[in-house]
Amino acid sequence: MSAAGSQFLKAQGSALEESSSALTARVRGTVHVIGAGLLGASVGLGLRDRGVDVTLEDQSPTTVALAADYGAGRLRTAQDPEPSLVVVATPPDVTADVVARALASYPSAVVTDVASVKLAPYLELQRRGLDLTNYVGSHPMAGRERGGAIMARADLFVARPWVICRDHETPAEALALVESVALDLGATLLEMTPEEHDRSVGLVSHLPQVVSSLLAARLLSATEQAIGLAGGGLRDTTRIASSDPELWVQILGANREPVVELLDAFAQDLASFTDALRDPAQTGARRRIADLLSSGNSGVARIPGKHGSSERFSTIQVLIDDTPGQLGRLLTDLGELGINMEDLRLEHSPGAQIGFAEIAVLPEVAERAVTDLVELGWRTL
Ligand SMILES: NC(=O)C1=CN([C@@H]2O[C@H](COP(=O)(O)OP(=O)(O)OC[C@H]3O[C@@H](n4cnc5c(N)ncnc54)[C@H](O)[C@@H]3O)[C@@H](O)[C@H]2O)C=CC1
Ligand SMILES: O=C(O)C(=O)Cc1ccc(O)cc1
Repeated sequence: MSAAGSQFLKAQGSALEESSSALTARVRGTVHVIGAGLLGASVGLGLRDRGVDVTLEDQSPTTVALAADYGAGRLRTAQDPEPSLVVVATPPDVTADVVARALASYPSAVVTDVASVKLAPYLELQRRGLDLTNYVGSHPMAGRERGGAIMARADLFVARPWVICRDHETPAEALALVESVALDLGATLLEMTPEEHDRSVGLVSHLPQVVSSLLAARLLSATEQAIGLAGGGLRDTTRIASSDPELWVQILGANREPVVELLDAFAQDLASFTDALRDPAQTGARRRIADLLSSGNSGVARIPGKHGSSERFSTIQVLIDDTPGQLGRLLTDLGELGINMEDLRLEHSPGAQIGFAEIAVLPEVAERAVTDLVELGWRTL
């Protein structure tokens, strides 16, 4: 990794440093991953980095071979003993089936799943009357817009929340094993009931997905000229609109009650806002608009790591030519100037030959950073 790259990663916090530097693992025994796509192969890659023995299984022989080629684990053989832990990373609609099969095939193993919804698979497993002592549902709040082993990353879970849904019958050792995997992958642990989990992700993940997708769909009728004006605002609000529709039909369908409730409330806000804007001269209309917008300010300030923590930093904006190597050179220069980068964000418009890097630094070094960068020939805003 380049000096600049490692400086950036250092800024991401101690969890990453720990996960990438130490080769010891908390998890003991073999971990068997069923579903070797984005999530499964990422679990495999991260655990392999820590020296854990990982075996892989997928209904697609090509996917499992691909994940193994990327170094996410090896294929299970008939001689292999039972794994200590099975991680089910298949689509939500088959999760209960696959968990049930894993509990039957490996009776002494603990089984977890990483499905984005927690109540539906749990209720289905209960409905089947299975002994769920060895099952602990979980959900890492980390993902990418596209699935598949090819998109997998060992550091996908670093510094991300990982929800564990134990129930009162979950033995301490089973819980500890699932927690160990999450910690070995650099995640932070959170305990919730399946109901709490589904309501929470309905708000912070499922509603944003619907809003982002519907917003992006509005662009279909826009002219090329209008699209050419798009900037950071549109990009920020539509990033997740590239997500896989097939996966999201399953997630939203499985969590429809909380999501429909949230969408109804959102539709009311939208109607209230639209009414006020239709006739801003009516009494109280401007105040209603302002109240809704400032509620947005208060809401966004609650997002951890976004406005909360970044307010500790100053941002500097550096213009960069849209040519290969420019960003690398900037990061190297920052490293050589002894300026620690706390965060990095890139902006560039399609068609423009220039973009800018927004770099968060400690307030006490911001002024020197600008002066020194300008001296090295960089243009700042
Ligand atoms: N994509 C994301 O951003 C996130 C996804 N999740 C959850 O992780 C799980 C996996 O999602 P991804 O890795 O994104 O999907 P993916 O499509 O990349 O991988 C799923 C894999 O499961 C395999 N599979 C399907 N049915 C199977 C079966 N019956 N037996 C064995 N293998 C089977 C597929 O062939 C595929 O390789 C889903 O439950 C999803 O809700 C959780 C967090 C984030
Ligand atoms: O929504 C987010 O914040 C993501 O980063 C992507 C994502 C999608 C699905 C999940 O189950 C969990 C995370």
